[in-house]
Amino acid sequence: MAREPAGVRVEGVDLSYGATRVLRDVNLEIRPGEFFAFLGPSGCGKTTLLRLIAGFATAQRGRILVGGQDLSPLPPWKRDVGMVFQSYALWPHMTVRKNVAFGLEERRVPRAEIGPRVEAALRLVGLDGLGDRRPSQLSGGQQQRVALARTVAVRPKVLLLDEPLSNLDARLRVQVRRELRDLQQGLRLTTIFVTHDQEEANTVCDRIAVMSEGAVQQVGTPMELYDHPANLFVAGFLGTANIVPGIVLRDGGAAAFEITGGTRIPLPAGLEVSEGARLMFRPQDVTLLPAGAEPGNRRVIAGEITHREFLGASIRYGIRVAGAEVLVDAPHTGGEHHLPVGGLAALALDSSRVKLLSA
Ligand SMILES: Nc1ncnc2c1ncn2[C@@H]1O[C@H](COP(=O)(O)OP(=O)(O)OP(=O)(O)O)[C@@H](O)[C@H]1O
Repeated sequence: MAREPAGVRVEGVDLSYGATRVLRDVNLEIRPGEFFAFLGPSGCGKTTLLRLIAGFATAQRGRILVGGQDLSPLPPWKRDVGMVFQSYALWPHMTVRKNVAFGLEERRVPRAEIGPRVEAALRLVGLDGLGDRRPSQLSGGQQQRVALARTVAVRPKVLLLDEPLSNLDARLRVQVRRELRDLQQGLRLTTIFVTHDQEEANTVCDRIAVMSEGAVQQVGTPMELYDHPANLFVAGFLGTANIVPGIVLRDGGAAAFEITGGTRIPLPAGLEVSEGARLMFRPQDVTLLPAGAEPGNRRVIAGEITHREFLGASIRYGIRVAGAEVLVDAPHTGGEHHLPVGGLAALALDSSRVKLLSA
């Protein structure tokens, strides 16, 4: 139903509202047919960037290109960019069929073409048979699909989705995000998905731009971002990150990280180490030893177990280390085997799994 997929290029975009800088020198390259996410906390500017691509906001500097064409001179309705709003924005007094037809009528698509295109769009999102209902007679997930059908029916080159799953309950969200991914793959439609939910971005998107305070922090596949975060913000936003305070020590060519209170972790040679760097590791990246156990050649930090949560496949311990609390996951192997809260434990750190990151 879509045309040849087009790439999207964001070039040097700065956008302010009055004295508030909302986007700071944003540069992105979204590939044709890619499912791409803007991920970041509330207020980081991701919706503004989406609205800019759609033509509902204006930048002070920079430009947006779709398929190599500069969109700046074009109003929203001439952009070949379809946006699905968080609220769905369906007309309550119109049937599903009318809602989907509306955008085609507005674009003066010939009458004879509208009917078949509406039916095809409804079929595509699995709503054939429900065309005569009104939005109030549909579930949240079905309403979302109407909003999608309405956008897809106009055959945009780029599909923009603003937190499309946020109005759905948790169970439906998981089902609909899978459907969304399948639909996007079937259409090969370049799609940009705005979300503050890392799990959502990880499960549906090919690549993610992590944003904070109007700036892109890092772009990569979900696994790249998780395994090789560029800084502490990205590490903490994708997955659980333990950040341990301490200082970087240099002894000739060798560098080490000294955790507040004592233990030194040698750092690989040649690693670029900035002064304010912190040690980061994931809950599953360390081994938990009972106090007094033999650590082998690993570095050990001791701490007090402050809490314990059973997660099914693993047990998550909260452990107080150098004044900070770190989370450690130990595999659950069956039975009532766990360490007592209030007791001491030792974290065995493998220096190849820990990372040194800057703010
Ligand atoms: N029209 C506007 N006038 C003034 N400030 C605005 C306007 N629109 C957005 N902002 C501000 O710009 C910043 C970014 O807003 P934006 O909606 O893009 O963030 P977001 O990352 O999408 O957040 P959320 O997840 O909460 O929607 C916020 O500080 C917001 O208050």
